[in-house]
Amino acid sequence: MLNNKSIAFLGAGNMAEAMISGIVTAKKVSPKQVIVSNNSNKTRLHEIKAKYNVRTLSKEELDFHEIDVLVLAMKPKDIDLVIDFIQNKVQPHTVILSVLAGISTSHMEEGLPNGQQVIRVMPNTSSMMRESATAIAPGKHVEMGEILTAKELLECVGEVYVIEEEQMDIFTGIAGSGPAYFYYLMEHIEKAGIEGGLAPELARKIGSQTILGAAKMMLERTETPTELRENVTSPNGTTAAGLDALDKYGGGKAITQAVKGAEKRSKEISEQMQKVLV
Ligand SMILES: NC(=O)C1=CN([C@@H]2O[C@H](COP(=O)(O)OP(=O)(O)OC[C@H]3O[C@@H](n4cnc5c(N)ncnc54)[C@H](OP(=O)(O)O)[C@@H]3O)[C@@H](O)[C@H]2O)C=CC1
Ligand SMILES: O=C(O)[C@@H]1CCC=N1
Repeated sequence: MLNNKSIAFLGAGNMAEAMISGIVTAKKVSPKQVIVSNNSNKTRLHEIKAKYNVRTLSKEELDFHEIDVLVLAMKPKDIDLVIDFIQNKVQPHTVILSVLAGISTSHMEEGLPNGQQVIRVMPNTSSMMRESATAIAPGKHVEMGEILTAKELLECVGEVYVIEEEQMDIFTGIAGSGPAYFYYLMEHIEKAGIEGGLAPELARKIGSQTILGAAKMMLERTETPTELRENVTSPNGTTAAGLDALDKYGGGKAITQAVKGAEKRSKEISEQMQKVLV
């Protein structure tokens, strides 16, 4: 389905690069089918072209007739400027994939030509390693064939889940923002490792392998996370001491609040955009 489709990015920042890297590495599309464009940073476009051998163009040079999938990858605050820019150029056959946190399909549909196919997507930066957990929520005009195309494209960067749009905020709290929680966790594990006498690189490797192993156990074994945790925890042993400290310092609560805080912010962004409209 991706054969000969042309995929254009508006936005060439961190998220776009992670997706471009995953897509090119998956080899389901040739780099020449990928066009990358941004607002004004030419140096960044040169860098992306040199790394991935994709086509790069200024946004004014884009030929919208040749774009099958248009990935919007700018900050949420810039969406209305971008809608103004594309509304008289975007073609009926083009499917818009928006990775913008908090921007609803209805907000985009209202500013675009009637019937435009818009899909809201939430990947994460692990797209770079083709290990994203990505959600897609199709807008009201999207045809089944286009959902399958979007799914095939996003499977190049990891696992894909089709969800209801109202679940996008919590998905963002868990998976879109999620890598940052694990990096934050790692920053603290590394600090403790260094304080315990390990070299920083070794502490990071040990911590990362431990996170990877636990993730694989949860993905591939049938036990619940609670059972897996209990299997590590000997009565009065080292893990029990570690978990007691996590409880004492509010570890569990902090993790729940991190997910909820990100979810809340995603909702706030949507509400702010609604206010701009009325
Ligand atoms: N970073 C992440 O982990 C994730 C991000 N997202 C979403 O991805 C989007 C991008 O985030 P991120 O990559 O981190 O942001 P960055 O700041 O790294 O990149 C933003 C990009 O948007 C471009 N841009 C700004 N205005 C326009 C415009 N008018 N037309 C075309 N391009 C424009 C910028 O170009 P220039 O440099 O020329 O100004 C830049 O390339 C956000 O909406 C975010 O919610 C979703 C999931 C995860
Ligand atoms: O922090 C943000 O708003 C974006 C969306 C999800 C991850 N990064």
